[in-house]
Amino acid sequence: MFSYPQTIGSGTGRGWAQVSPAISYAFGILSWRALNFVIGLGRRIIEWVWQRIKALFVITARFQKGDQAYDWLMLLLAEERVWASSCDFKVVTRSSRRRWGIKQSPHALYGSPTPSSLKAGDHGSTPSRTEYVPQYRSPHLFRYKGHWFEIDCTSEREGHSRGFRGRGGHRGSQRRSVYSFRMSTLNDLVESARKLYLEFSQPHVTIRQPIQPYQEGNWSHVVTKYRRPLDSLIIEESTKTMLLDDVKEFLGSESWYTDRGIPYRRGYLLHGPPGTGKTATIYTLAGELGLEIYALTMSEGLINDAGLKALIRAVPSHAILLLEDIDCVSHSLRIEQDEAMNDPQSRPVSKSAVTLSGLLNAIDGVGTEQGRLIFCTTNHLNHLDPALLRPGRMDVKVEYKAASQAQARTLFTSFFADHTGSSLSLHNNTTKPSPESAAVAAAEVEELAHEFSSIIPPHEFIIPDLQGYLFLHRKDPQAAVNGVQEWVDAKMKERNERKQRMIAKRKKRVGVISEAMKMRK
Ligand SMILES: Nc1ncnc2c1ncn2[C@@H]1O[C@H](COP(=O)(O)OP(=O)(O)OP(=O)(O)O)[C@@H](O)[C@H]1O
Repeated sequence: MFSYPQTIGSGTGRGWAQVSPAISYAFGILSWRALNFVIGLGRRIIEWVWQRIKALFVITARFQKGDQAYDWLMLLLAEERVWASSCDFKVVTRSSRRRWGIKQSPHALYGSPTPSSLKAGDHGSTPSRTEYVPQYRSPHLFRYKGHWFEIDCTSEREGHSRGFRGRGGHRGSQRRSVYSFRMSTLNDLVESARKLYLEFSQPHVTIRQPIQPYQEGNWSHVVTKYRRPLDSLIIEESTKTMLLDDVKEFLGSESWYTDRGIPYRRGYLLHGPPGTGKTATIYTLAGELGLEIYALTMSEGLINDAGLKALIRAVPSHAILLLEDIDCVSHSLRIEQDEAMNDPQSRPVSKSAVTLSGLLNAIDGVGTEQGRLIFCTTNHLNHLDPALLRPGRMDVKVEYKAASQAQARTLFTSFFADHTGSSLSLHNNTTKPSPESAAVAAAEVEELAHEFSSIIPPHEFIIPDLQGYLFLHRKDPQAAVNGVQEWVDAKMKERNERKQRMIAKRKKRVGVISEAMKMRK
């Protein structure tokens, strides 16, 4: 009797049913792995081909943060609104002149004052500006003058991984890949960026300061100030003209120096009491001549010889290297000597980590002979080592003093120049003064300026002191003249009292030290 192998069949069917999920699972894994392998291989092949294409056809230009070209490029990219579609921002309350092209609501740009800001003394007249600064974490493709470019950012410290890592003083080097067969495209981009930067920074003076680690010669901390008109600098006209002409002549005589084998650099030493306009002179000259300032303050004591050398080497030609408080360098040696001799009268002063030989080597070193203008300032000329003052290092020396009567007069006139039509003969008159009445008022200001300056004792007050006083009477020049004698007397009395207190303090200190020395003997 034929019986259909139901049981067998059903048994076999059950077996297959048990085995097939495992097989299909294994098959699934295998095919998934195979697919992954194929995708990975495909990706690698594409990458390999892309690298070959890049190596053959793409020109890569690197821009280093801290270098001028980096700033040119950044400005051009901001102007081209390359980051307009960025989704990653740093929100800052400082204001910069860069136009990132980010759409913001008007409220975001000038935030309305908050109750806490009002409490803190901000009465809402100058609300703080918030700015959305795009972060450059991902590569950007952009088109400029018909050519495609890619901008990518990498950190040199962190190897060659992607992403911008400019935190904590890390160097951020920008790599830009140019999709073009021609070098001329790259040149064109850099030249356009340079021109744009020059045009953009014309009304400003750029001051660069170094960031740590100084050994890397990184000047990426940038401060900009509006150019100061030459007239606003109140020093002797002859000094102003001499400095300006000297710098101009130097900048135009490179071949003269190279033909004679003389290092193409020029040193200027501006010395005098604090607040007499030394730094203001350098900023004014830089603005007038369109030069950037690379500023180092020697009294901060953070920079050592190696750092100074690297920083000075990184300053480009036709720029001003400003070394402020240069006496601190020589002074560190003096103090060490004083301490060694156990001199009780040596006063504590700011000490620089830079040694005199380190400074001299840095000034004379490689790179400084390429059109470098070195401006040094000091409050203590007598603390400077003669080696530093030698011609070739310091070629021009200018002494600054507290204001002369002529300076006080110029200050008064320029201070009230805008008020000639309103504060004197046309006081309380809201209509525009006629040229005749303005001329009369100007003559009156001149007369008052003469009277004012005759009361100011020569070389006793610095310009900021006088500015502070005039500011109190900024709407009334006559009142400024009326009160000046009383102000001078009060200030002189205060100064004398302070001097007496200091003398007494020093005497006491010397007494204590000599007593201690006697006891030791
Ligand atoms: N002769 C001047 N003409 C115009 N402004 C001046 C003059 N002297 C000082 N000032 C003003 O006083 C302030 C301090 O001046 P500045 O910093 O140039 O002094 P300094 O001599 O460099 O002082 P320090 O030795 O402390 O560095 C500045 O705001 C500057 O504008």
